[in-house]
Amino acid sequence: MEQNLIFQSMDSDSIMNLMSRAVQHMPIKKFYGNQLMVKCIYICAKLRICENLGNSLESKKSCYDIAKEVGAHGESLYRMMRAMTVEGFFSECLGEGFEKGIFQHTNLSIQLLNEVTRDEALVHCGTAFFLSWESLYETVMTGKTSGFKSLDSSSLWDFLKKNPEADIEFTKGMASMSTPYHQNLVKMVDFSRFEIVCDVGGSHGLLLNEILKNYPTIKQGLNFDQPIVFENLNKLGKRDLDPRFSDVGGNFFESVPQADCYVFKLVLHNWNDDQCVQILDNVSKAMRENGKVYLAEHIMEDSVGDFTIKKKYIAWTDLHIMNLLNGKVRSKSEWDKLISRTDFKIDQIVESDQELTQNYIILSKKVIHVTLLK
Ligand SMILES: C[S@@+](CC[C@H](N)C(=O)[O-])C[C@H]1O[C@@H](n2cnc3c(N)ncnc32)[C@H](O)[C@@H]1O
Repeated sequence: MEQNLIFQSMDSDSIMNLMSRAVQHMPIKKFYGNQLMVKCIYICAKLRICENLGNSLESKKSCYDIAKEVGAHGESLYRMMRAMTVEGFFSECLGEGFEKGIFQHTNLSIQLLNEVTRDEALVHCGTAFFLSWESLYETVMTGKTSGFKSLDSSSLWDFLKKNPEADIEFTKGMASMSTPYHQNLVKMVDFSRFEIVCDVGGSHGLLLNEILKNYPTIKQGLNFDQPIVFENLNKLGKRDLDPRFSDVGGNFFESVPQADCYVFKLVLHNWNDDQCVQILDNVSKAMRENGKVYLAEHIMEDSVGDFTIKKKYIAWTDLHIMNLLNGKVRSKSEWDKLISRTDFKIDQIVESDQELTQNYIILSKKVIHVTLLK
C-alpha cells in the first residue's frame, strides 16, 4: 500500500530506475529464470535447432525456416529464441537489412553442436530430471525420496523402462558424461591380475571396454545391467566392442555373475545403505577367491574453503540423488559405516588428482578367523 503511494508520486523513468536498482540489489532474482532456460535448452537439443542454424559462429538463419525444417511453429520458436538471446544464447540480427527472425550463434549456442554436450543436455534438461524437482518439497518435508512421484512411476528405473526414448537418452547421456574420465579410471589402479571383470550397472559398457583394451591379460569382461538397457541400446546399432566383452542382463538385487573383479561406477550412490548392503551381499556370494570390488564414486567432503567446481558438482549431485534415487554422495566415514555392515573391508581409497574423476574405494573380503575348540 505504502509502496503504491510512492510509485504514484514518481514519473515512469524514476520507477524504471528504482526497479532496475532493485534487481541489481537482489541477486537472488538471477536464479528465477533457470528453469525456463533448462526447458528451452532441452527443446534446442531435442530438435537440433543449433545444428540447423549452422555450424559456425558466423552462420545466420531465419528461425521461421528452422521451424519449417524441424516441424515447429514459427512464431512460437521465434519467441523462444528471442527470449534465449537475453541470456546470451543466440543473438538476433536486428537493424537495417535484416528481416524479423534472423538469428546467429553465440559462444553458448554453438556448444550444442557437440554431440557429447547435446547428449548431456538431453539428460540434465530432459523430462525425468526436470519433472522430479516438482517433488523436492515433499522429499524435504518427509525425508523420503519423492522425485519419482512426479514421473508417475515407482522409481527412475521404472520410468525409464516405460519410456524407451528417455532410457536411450539416459544411457547416451551417461556415456557422454562418463567417457572423459575413463582414461584416468583405467590407469588409477591395476586390473592386470584379474581374469573376469564385471562392471555392475555398466550401462553403455564403455568403461569396461576401455579396461579390456588396456589390460590384454583379462580373459572376460561382463557388462551387467538391466536387460531393458541392452534392448534399447542395441536399437542404436552395432557397438564397437572388444571380443572379450559381453552384456549380461539381470538384477543386482537378485544376483550378479561370477567374477574376480567387480567395478561399480556411480551405482551405489543411487541406493540407500540397506539396498547397498543387499547388492554387496550378492557380490560376496558370487565373487571368486581373492576377488576385489572397485567402487568408483565421488566422496563428500566438508564444505570449508572455496566452492570449487567439484564441490558444487558434488553438492548438486547429492541433492538430485536424494530427491530422485534414494541414495547419497557418501563421506569417508559414511562409507566406513556402510562397508562395516557387509562381508567386505575397505583396503584402500585411491583418490583421483583430476577434478571431476571419481575416486576408487577398493574392497576385499574380510578374513574370518575360526577358532577350533577341542
Ligand atoms: C547412474 S547409472 C551408471 C552407469 C555407468 N556405470 C556409468 O557410470 O556411466 C546406474 C546404472 O545402474 C543400472 N541399474 C539400476 N538398477 C539395476 C538393477 N536392479 N540391476 C542391475 N543394474 C541396475 C541402471 O540401469 C544404470 O545403467
